[in-house]
Order: sequence, then C-alpha cells, then structure tokens
Amino acid sequence: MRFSLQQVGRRYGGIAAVDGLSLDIESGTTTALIGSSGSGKSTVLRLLLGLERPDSGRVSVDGQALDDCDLDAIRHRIGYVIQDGGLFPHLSVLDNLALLPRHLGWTAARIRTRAEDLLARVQLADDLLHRRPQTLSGGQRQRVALMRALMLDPPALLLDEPLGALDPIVRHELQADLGDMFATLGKTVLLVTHDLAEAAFLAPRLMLMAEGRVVQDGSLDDLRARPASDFVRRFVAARRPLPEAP
Ligand SMILES: Nc1ncnc2c1ncn2[C@@H]1O[C@H](COP(=O)(O)OP(=O)(O)OP(=O)(O)O)[C@@H](O)[C@H]1O
Repeated sequence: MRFSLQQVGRRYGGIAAVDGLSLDIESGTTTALIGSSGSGKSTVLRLLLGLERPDSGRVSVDGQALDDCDLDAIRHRIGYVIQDGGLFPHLSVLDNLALLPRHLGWTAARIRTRAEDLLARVQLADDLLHRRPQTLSGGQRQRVALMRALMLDPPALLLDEPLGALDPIVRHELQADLGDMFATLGKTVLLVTHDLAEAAFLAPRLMLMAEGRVVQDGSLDDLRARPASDFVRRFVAARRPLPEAP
C-alpha cells in the first residue's frame, strides 16, 4: 500500500498543524515519523486515514486521491494503533477484536481462529481473550491493540506512539517484537514516535518533522552525519547518556 501527501495543509484556527507537506511512502517499507510535540505527526496519520481532511493539497493512497475513495474500504486495509490502545473498556478482549470482522460478516469460528493465531504472534496467553482491557497491563493492552489492528491482515499499519505509555522494560520487549513483526509481515508501516533510538531501531527511514513540515528525511546516519539544520543537530543530540559508573 502506497501513501502520498502532496503540498498538504491542515490548519486548526491560527495553527498550521501540517504546512505544505509532501511525502511518499512506498509499499512494504517501514518509516518512522519523529519530531517534537505538536509538530504534526499525528495529524499526518489522521489525514492518511481520512479522519481529517486537508485544507489544501492532495492525500492519496495507492495513487488514488482519498476524496475519490471509499473511506471504509481504505480503513479496512489499514491497521491503526494509538498510544493508549483505544480498546473499548466494557468489551472483553475477544469482543474488541471481533467488532470489525463481525461487522464484515465473519463467522464466530473464523474470528476465534484468527484471534488465536494472533495471540501467538503477539505472545499473549489464550486465557486473555475473555478478560476486560482494564484488567490487563499496559504492555498487554498494546499487544491486544496490535492484534485488533492485524485482525483483517491489512497491508498497512499506522502506529501513533504505540509504546509511548509503557515502562522501559516492557517498551524494550515490545520494540523487539515489533521489529520481528515488521521484518516478517512485509507491510507498509508508518510509525510515530518521540524516541529517536526507537525510530532508528524499527525503521531504516526517518522523517523528522517540525512545525508541520519534514525538515529531514533519511537514515539515522544521514541525520547524524549530515544534519539539514541546527534543529536536526539539536534533536539528535538531545539525549542524555547515563552518568559514568563511580
Ligand atoms: N483537533 C484539533 N484541534 C485543535 N488543534 C489541533 C487539533 N489536532 C491537532 N491540533 C494542533 O495541531 C498541531 C499538531 O498536532 P499533532 O497532534 O499532529 O502533533 P504531534 O506531532 O502528533 O504531537 P504529539 O507528539 O504531542 O502527539 C498542534 O499544535 C496541535 O495542538
């Protein structure tokens, strides 16, 4: 699945969340969208899903303008995960996973089989299917959110800070699992994260955003060795190493 923004603008009141932005994401690639808070990363994902409409410019998926597409059909081909998972608290894990497939006419047996396959994929135990999301740990919830995003086996994943709320050990484990998943599933992945190390671990291509624009698009090496501006240099340098052991 290919995504493209051409000269896209989206304002909220006086603020340009996305400002004349152009970018292309090729099929089967993994790209990380990084940048400071408020730089427009989440808005890019929401534009690609048709959850926001651009004020100007063109958003297209597989070469077709989103305005001319059946948005439901597009959304069924994109797995979307947000920071807190967005699971419905009053539904069991299985019912959360079943919502969309049931709507599309899948049988209960097919839903169950797919859910069980995905449990193994995200390394969760079977008994979890009957629990409510609030009885799960943050890491388990995000694994379930990933399962939900994968239920229809979509060709693309848009992940908006999916690990942002997790403690460092769980985050570290899930980074490794996501890395395996991206490498084996062959999907088009666009991952939003604040964390440069996470971005570089998971994606060969980094797009650094500031004030609604991409200020640099390249590998970690490009950003480190050939920063396009002082902002890029400062963004890359803004990590504190642990103090030396005494
Ligand atoms: N629905 C909205 N109403 C008003 N302003 C909005 C809305 N959505 C986004 N914005 C503004 O647009 C700008 C970009 O927001 P966006 O959420 O895309 O940034 P971000 O890079 O994803 O930030 P963060 O990393 O904090 O999630 C911000 O200034 C934000 O306040």
